[in-house]
Amino acid sequence: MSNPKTHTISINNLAIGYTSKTVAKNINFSCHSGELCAIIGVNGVGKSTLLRTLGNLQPELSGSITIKGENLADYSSPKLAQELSVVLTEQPSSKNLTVEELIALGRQPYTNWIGTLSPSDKTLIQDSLAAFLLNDLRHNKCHELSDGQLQRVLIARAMAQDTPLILLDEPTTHLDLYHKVQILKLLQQLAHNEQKTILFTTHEIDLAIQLCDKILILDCAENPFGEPCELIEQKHFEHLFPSEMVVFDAKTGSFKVNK
Ligand SMILES: Nc1ncnc2c1ncn2[C@@H]1O[C@H](COP(=O)(O)OP(=O)(O)OP(=O)(O)O)[C@@H](O)[C@H]1O
Repeated sequence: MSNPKTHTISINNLAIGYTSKTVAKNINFSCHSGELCAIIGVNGVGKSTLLRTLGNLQPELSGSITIKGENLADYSSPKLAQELSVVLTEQPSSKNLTVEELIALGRQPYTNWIGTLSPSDKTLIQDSLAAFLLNDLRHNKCHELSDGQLQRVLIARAMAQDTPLILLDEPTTHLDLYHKVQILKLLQQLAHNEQKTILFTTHEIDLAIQLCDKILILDCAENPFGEPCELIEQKHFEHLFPSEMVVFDAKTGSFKVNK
């Protein structure tokens, strides 16, 4: 019998960085379908570099990345576009499109060479609009949207791309607390209801502890990975920041200012 919890992505002894320097090494973890996973760590530790490496946007320095058991490097671009979607922090160059048109671009890996949308493509676009609460904004130009609305559109486009794995770089930057929680809950629903594997970088550690199934802590040493409660029990959050400024309260699972 096949294991229903397949490893969508597995990372073994990965080192990441640039020709000029290694940013992080000794990274090991696996994410399953149906899981929402966060990558956290202090500024400059390598969260975005890791996400770009996993998204095949820059090469790894050493180690291996496998998606559904196959090496990332062995995927052709069209095949990878059906396995993996990436939502980056940069603003899209296509902001003159309407919300619906931008989300429809998510179907490009599946459409024919003139980009004709099939009935099932159209259904997925409508489902993505509805899931991310965008029906009322469907005809608005993307340059007319607030940061939070645009973030929902970019994630809805990834949902329309319908890949098993979705990678997002800081999807809640610039959002107020309500909209941060809204985005993270929508991502959680997408992972749990549609059995997607969703991996995102964030500085919202308290929210990640409450909403994520697993967390990777990039700490320049062990890079622990596990369920939030395991990481709390093992006291990994205590060492994240210098304790003269902020301390971790294991009872509430949140950080407090050291007054
Ligand atoms: N193109 C590049 N060439 C060389 N070094 C780079 C390049 N881009 C980033 N770096 C360096 O790599 C390190 C990791 O950067 P990265 O942006 O991945 O960190 P981060 O954890 O996402 O940071 P933040 O929390 O501030 O967004 C930093 O020291 C950064 O200066």
